[in-house]
Amino acid sequence: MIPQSDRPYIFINSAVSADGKLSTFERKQVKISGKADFDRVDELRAETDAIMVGIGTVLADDPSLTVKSEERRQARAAAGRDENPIRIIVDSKARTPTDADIFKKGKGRKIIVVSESAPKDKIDALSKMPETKVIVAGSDRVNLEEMAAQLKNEGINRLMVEGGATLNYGLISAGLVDELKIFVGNLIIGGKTAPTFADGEGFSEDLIKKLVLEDVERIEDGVLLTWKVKY
Ligand SMILES: NC(=O)c1ccc[n+]([C@@H]2O[C@H](COP(=O)([O-])OP(=O)(O)OC[C@H]3O[C@@H](n4cnc5c(N)ncnc54)[C@H](O)[C@@H]3O)[C@@H](O)[C@H]2O)c1
Ligand SMILES: Nc1nc(=O)c(N)c(NC[C@H](O)[C@H](O)[C@H](O)COP(=O)(O)O)[nH]1
Repeated sequence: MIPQSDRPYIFINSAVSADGKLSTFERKQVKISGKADFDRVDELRAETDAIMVGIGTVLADDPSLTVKSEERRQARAAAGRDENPIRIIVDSKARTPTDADIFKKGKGRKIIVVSESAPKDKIDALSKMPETKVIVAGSDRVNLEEMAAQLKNEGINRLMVEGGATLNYGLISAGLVDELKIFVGNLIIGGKTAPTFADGEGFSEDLIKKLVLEDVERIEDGVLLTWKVKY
């Protein structure tokens, strides 16, 4: 496990239903956050150096990952920063579509993290996209520790991860996550195959991650839980 000083500070912000799901069993996006929580997320985006999602989220939601508030974008520009944080996709096989919204909406740098197994033509196509850099970390799947060290070298000190289920699990199991901000919304999605906050193999009893509760905040009909990960 790399020391925290050699990687960005990493926090995950996700919205889950009351039964812990990120989306439906059909992986259809669900509006779990209300106006107030989406505004909180926008503030977090405006404050961070970079935002990261997995390729599964790009293929399912096609998010732009941009800062929505013009005022917040202007404040970033006034501070000499790009109007949007660096947008990062964890994408072993370079499957990010070149017509994805992250390329069409908003200015600012993008980083696509691939593994050595990614086809060269797809890497070349993504490298040609505006303000886009492809970095390689790992042989088959992305090596998340190696990626974290490279992102620190890119000058990223604060990284916000927005999911999804598999990437959340991968980062937590690699011991790379410092903080969790989970908004629990007032709905039940159900479904044993619906994505949860942390999918993947799962932790055996002795490896279950322990958390320290930092804050509980009611937001409309939901609750924002903030935890620090205990190491
Ligand atoms: N409610 C929310 O806050 C929220 C946020 C984001 C996504 N989602 C939902 O989550 C679902 C997507 O989650 P998902 O699990 O399918 O995809 P994901 O976004 O977690 O992407 C996972 C993919 O990233 C790639 N990857 C490469 N190396 C990896 C590694 N070492 N560890 C983990 N992943 C690695 C793999 O291709 C893997 O399948 C969608 O339904 C989306 O709507 C919800
Ligand atoms: N915080 C949050 N609350 C939700 O209810 C929800 N469904 C998501 N889902 C995460 C998704 O990946 C993107 O954050 C949204 O789809 C926003 O998309 P934009 O980036 O604004 O285009 N995130």
